[in-house]
Amino acid sequence: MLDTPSNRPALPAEIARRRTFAIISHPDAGKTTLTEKFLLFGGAIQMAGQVRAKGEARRTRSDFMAMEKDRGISVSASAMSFDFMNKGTNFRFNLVDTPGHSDFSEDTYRTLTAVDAAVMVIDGAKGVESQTQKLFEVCRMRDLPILTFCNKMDRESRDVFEIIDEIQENLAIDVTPASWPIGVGRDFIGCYDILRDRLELMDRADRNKVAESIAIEGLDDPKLAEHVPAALLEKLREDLEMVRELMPPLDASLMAEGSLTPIWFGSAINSFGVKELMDGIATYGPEPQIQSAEPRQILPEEPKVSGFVFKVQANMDPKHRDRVAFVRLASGHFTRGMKLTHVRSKKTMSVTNPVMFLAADRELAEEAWAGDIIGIPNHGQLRIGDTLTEGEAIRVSGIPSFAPELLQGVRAGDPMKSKHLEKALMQFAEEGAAKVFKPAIGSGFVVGVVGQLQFEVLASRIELEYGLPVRFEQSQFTSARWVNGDRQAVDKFTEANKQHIAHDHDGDIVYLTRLQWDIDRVDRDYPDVRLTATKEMMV
Ligand SMILES: Nc1nc2c(ncn2[C@@H]2O[C@H](COP(=O)(O)OP(=O)(O)OP(=O)(O)O)[C@@H](O)[C@H]2O)c(=O)[nH]1
Repeated sequence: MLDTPSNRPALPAEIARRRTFAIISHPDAGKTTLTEKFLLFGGAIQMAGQVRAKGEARRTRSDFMAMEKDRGISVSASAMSFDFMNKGTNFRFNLVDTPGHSDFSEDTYRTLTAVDAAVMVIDGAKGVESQTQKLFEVCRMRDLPILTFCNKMDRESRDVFEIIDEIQENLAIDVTPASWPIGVGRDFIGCYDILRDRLELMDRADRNKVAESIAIEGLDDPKLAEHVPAALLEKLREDLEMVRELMPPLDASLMAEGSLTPIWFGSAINSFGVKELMDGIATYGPEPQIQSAEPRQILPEEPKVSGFVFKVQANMDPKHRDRVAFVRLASGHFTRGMKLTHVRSKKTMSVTNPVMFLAADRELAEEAWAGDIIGIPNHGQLRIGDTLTEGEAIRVSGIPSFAPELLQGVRAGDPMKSKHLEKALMQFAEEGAAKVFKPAIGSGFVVGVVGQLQFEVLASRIELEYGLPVRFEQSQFTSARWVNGDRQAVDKFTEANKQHIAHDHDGDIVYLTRLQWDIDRVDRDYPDVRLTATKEMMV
């Protein structure tokens, strides 16, 4: 946890109204549908259905490629901003997309460094699934506050107490119900809003309609019986009695530290429960948080602008090899045309054409505040982990690069084109799509990824974006470690182990391993050399 100065004043209103979050879920739980409804209630799109193309495209690998081809769609979905009114305040929501497939977990980790909270969507019939668990663990590493949405309650679902138990046990987080479902499957009629004592009734006839919401004065209010059939009402009263006895109330500070998650029940496709969840994000958010950095942390309310790159997307337009660096603003009020210092190179850059992503459109960002995400088109100067400031040499920390779990050699189909291949590979390495190592001995490259699917996506992108057919082939190596230590020790080590040594795209020294035994041997024989599985992406 970061030390928060005790006498911190309230955030300026423009910053306090921002909520920057991601949605995590197992494929098919309803992330796309929920996103669509967020945009609908946020007034960003006229009709639901516009983000659909992306959701459907995710289903199969070949469709995934098609989506990757259509860079426009996937890019505009990388970060979406929209407004949401809650109790007289106009909130600005920044929703950052996380890749759905587990093969992209490193990308996901970095994305999660750019948000202040995560919404976890689970399928009411399935509970906590494998990918939910993985993504949750990434959130846990960063103590991110989590808001849970249990979706598809319009269908047969599991017992609610059982779902809550499963979250508590599998994810080791306390759960507090923010709403409680009434009826199951076809008999599901809506929810009791525990936080605000209201009855929310689902309209099955109109999927885009906001639920009817009725104020209730406690569980003995006769109004309940007018809307809820007797058997369901009796069960609701029993359930809520148990909830009161067994479950903790919503404590905002426990939620903020990531040890308690409120859960809403709903049906994204029926627009049900979504507005309540959005109210929850507005109310319990949290606001843009302090950013850890070296040599000092950054407070969002600082007047000077700072931000960091958490994602780079290359070749958005294959005709112009432009890249967009996605920057999370950590502090200040940014205006278009501002000159910012690129801390790594110490150079100044004028940010004249920053973009923001409002639903499906990409727009010039005239201004942005701490918490916002802007896209900065550039020619490769901006890399993941870079910090931009108004001059101060401060660097955001905590954006790691993970050791790849799968390695393969790669060759251009046409040996004459190996220079082109190098260029393409370096670009993907900078984008963070793969690790690229150039072995000290021999020609060719070793490419490292976290999941097999990434090789396929890479091969297809190299062909598509560079017109270069490539072959991935088995490598004798299985993993890689970064080499640290004092200069002399490292030199001695690399000299004696040349056949294992390579350089990554930043020129840092890497030790390629075949077996755990290799690593143990280095630990034993070279006590002055340290091998690490992660590298902080800052210079
Ligand atoms: N019955 C029911 N179906 C839903 C609900 N929400 C989403 N679905 C359906 O569940 C399927 C998956 O929904 P998506 O929103 O595409 O799920 P996703 O999590 O984005 O899936 P990926 O794109 O694979 O990550 C779709 O067929 C939706 O129509 C719901 O509340 N009730």
